[in-house]
Amino acid sequence: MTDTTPFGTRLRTALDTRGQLCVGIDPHGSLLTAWGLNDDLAGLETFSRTVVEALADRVAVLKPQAAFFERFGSRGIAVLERSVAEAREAGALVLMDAKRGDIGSTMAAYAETFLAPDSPLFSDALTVSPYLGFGSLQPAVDLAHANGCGLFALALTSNPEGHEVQRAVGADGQSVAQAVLRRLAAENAGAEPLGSFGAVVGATLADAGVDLAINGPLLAPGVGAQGATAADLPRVFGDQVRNVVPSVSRDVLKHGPSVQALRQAAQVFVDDVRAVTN
Ligand SMILES: O=c1ccn([C@@H]2O[C@H](COP(=O)(O)O)[C@@H](O)[C@H]2O)c(=O)[nH]1
Repeated sequence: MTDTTPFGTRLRTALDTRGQLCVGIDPHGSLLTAWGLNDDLAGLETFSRTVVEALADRVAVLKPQAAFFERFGSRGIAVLERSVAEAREAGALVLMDAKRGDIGSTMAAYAETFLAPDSPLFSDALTVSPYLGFGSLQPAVDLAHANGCGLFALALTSNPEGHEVQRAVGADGQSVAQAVLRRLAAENAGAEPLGSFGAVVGATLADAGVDLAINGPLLAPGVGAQGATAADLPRVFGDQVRNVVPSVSRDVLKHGPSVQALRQAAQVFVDDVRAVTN
């Protein structure tokens, strides 16, 4: 039976009880090798299972990066399906990082893939790209509402190249990113304690320069390997820092394959974030 409690409500509880952290499951070939595994399907399976075993019962959010599973074709996707199911079963919220976005009728198929409870890839939330127009995401918004799921729309991404599109200013004087954030805020209006429609805002930004008060979660990739630290979060997110979900992949995963070392590394980030948010 699927829990249709809104994603934002479930996420608020997870962040408050487990700490503000999302760990990415990014099985880079180089990490598999560093773990003493082969860069093949068996290596992928062992890597993913170990991360889930180490972290799913203690970290608020696990974020599998779909690309690293898709590179092994259908058998890699089968590993992804098992990882998602096992992580959810162990108590983590699963945010599928697939960054989907297309015209509405195709978007409906993507939404069914990740947000329909009878799908083998059913996840608690999905990253989406609003760059075909925020309205093109409507089928995903509708299915998320219906099934208690969440969406994270790319607003200000952590990579330096994102700015040329996302900071562009339209005829109404607002940046593209600000327009995305306004649409998310409208979707979250009245939701308590937290809306289910989040934004991706990189922790690597010098400053956000937009209104981040969307009454929803702010996924902050870029902590760790991309150079940001917990200490950057108050500067970038200001009074919204309590709604931030800092996301770390390589800087935690490099501590494997030891389950204990993975747990310890994640706990260090949780503690560092707590120190700057309290
Ligand atoms: O703006 C964005 C959006 C998504 N990502 C994804 O997050 C992880 C980051 O991995 P690290 O190893 O912690 O750098 C990765 O899956 C990206 O695709 C992002 O980095 N920036």
